Order: sequence, then C-alpha cells, then structure tokens
Amino acid sequence: MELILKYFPDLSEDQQTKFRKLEELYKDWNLKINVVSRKDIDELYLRHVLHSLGIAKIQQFNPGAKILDVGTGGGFPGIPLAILFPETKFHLVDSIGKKIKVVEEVAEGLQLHNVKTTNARVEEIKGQFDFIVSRAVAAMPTFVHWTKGKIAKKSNHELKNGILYLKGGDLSEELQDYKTAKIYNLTDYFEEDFYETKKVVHLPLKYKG
Ligand SMILES: C[S@@+](CC[C@H](N)C(=O)[O-])C[C@H]1O[C@@H](n2cnc3c(N)ncnc32)[C@H](O)[C@@H]1O
Repeated sequence: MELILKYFPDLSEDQQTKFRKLEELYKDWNLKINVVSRKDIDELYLRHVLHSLGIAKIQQFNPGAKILDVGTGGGFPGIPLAILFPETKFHLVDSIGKKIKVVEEVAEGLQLHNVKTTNARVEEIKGQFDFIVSRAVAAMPTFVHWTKGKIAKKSNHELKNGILYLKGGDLSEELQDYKTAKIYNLTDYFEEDFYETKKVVHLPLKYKG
C-alpha cells in the first residue's frame, strides 16, 4: 500500500481504505477461484495494482467519462483505475464467467458504484466509450478489430479518445500499421520494475458519430 501512496500521494481516506481492503478480498477469492497466480498475489500491489495505475500517469480520466476494460480477468486494470477515478464509469468485460464473478464480488466488497461488469466477449458489447483500456489480451490488430465502433466521438481529455493498452516487448512489428500509436515507457514514471510489461500504448481511434 505504501507503494501506491509513493506515486499517488493525494488519495482520499476512502480511496486508501479501498486500496488496503483490495488485498484481503483478492487473497480470499483467490483461494476459491484462482484469478491471480500464486506468485503474483504476494506482489499484488506491484504487479497488479501499481501496474494498472500506470495508465493514470499517461491519462487522467474525467468525471463522467466512460471507460471499457476489455478482458479484465480478475479486474485489471479496471478495478485499481475505478478506485483512483471514482467519478468515472468503468465497464469491465471478460468472456470467462468465473473471472467476472470475482470482479463482481470485489467491486461489491469495495462498494465501487462506478463499476459495471459483463460476462461476454467484447465483440458483443454495445455502446461507446472515451477510452478502452486493457492488459495482456490480444495483439493490436485483433484488438482493434474487436473494438471497432466502440469509441465515442466527443473527446474532452488531453489525449484523443482511443485505446490505452499495457504492453511489453518489441512492439514495432505489432504496431507497424498504426502510425498514430504512441508508446509511453512506465520506467519514466516509476522506479519499480514491471517485468515484461513496461509500456503503455495510446492508439487514438477514428471517431464514430
Ligand atoms: C491473460 S488474461 C489478462 C487478464 C487481465 N487483463 C490482467 O492483465 O490481469 C486475458 C483475459 O482476456 C479475456 N478475453 C480474451 N478474449 C476476449 C474477448 N474477445 N472478449 C472478452 N474477454 C476476452 C480472457 O478470458 C482472459 O481473462
């Protein structure tokens, strides 16, 4: 938890309580349904919470904005971001029912009223969003295909509406068709090592009316 405060020192008491409680909830749920690997659960704050919050160093979400987390798994990056931006609406989607069950329970346990969950493939999700966030789900071409038409036209954020994706490795081949993609290195914002996933890719997408 100290790790979160090191980079996000202005958290309210309520946000701090939620971030603290999150560990207990995940440890409990992980005994029943394995959503976070055993090694990772001991490093929950570094590998999952702080890592997810890396997106917030690139873009602060506005109150009322709508964010879609595709392939959220156990709730990453969506749950930590929903604690950090309580006035922003998060829709967390995963195609595996038992993972969404854990996310629902965690969101309820933390009383995160800004989180909605759906057990479905993202291709089936209707509606439009300011940003689509994700980590470790699919290569960019597949991801762009799945999320086509889901970006809202009106933008009032610093970055253009689009995808914010936590990624690692050499992305040159994967991003070769996306000239407008910009890569941010998490090492510019954090001293900690995020293992293989050290980048946030911002891909602005063409607006749809
Ligand atoms: C490797 S896990 C990553 C989970 C989480 N984002 C994280 O980083 O901890 C990938 C997740 O994407 C989900 N997924 C894959 N394709 C999907 C699709 N088309 N729609 C929704 N979820 C999908 C899988 O069910 C799985 O839970």
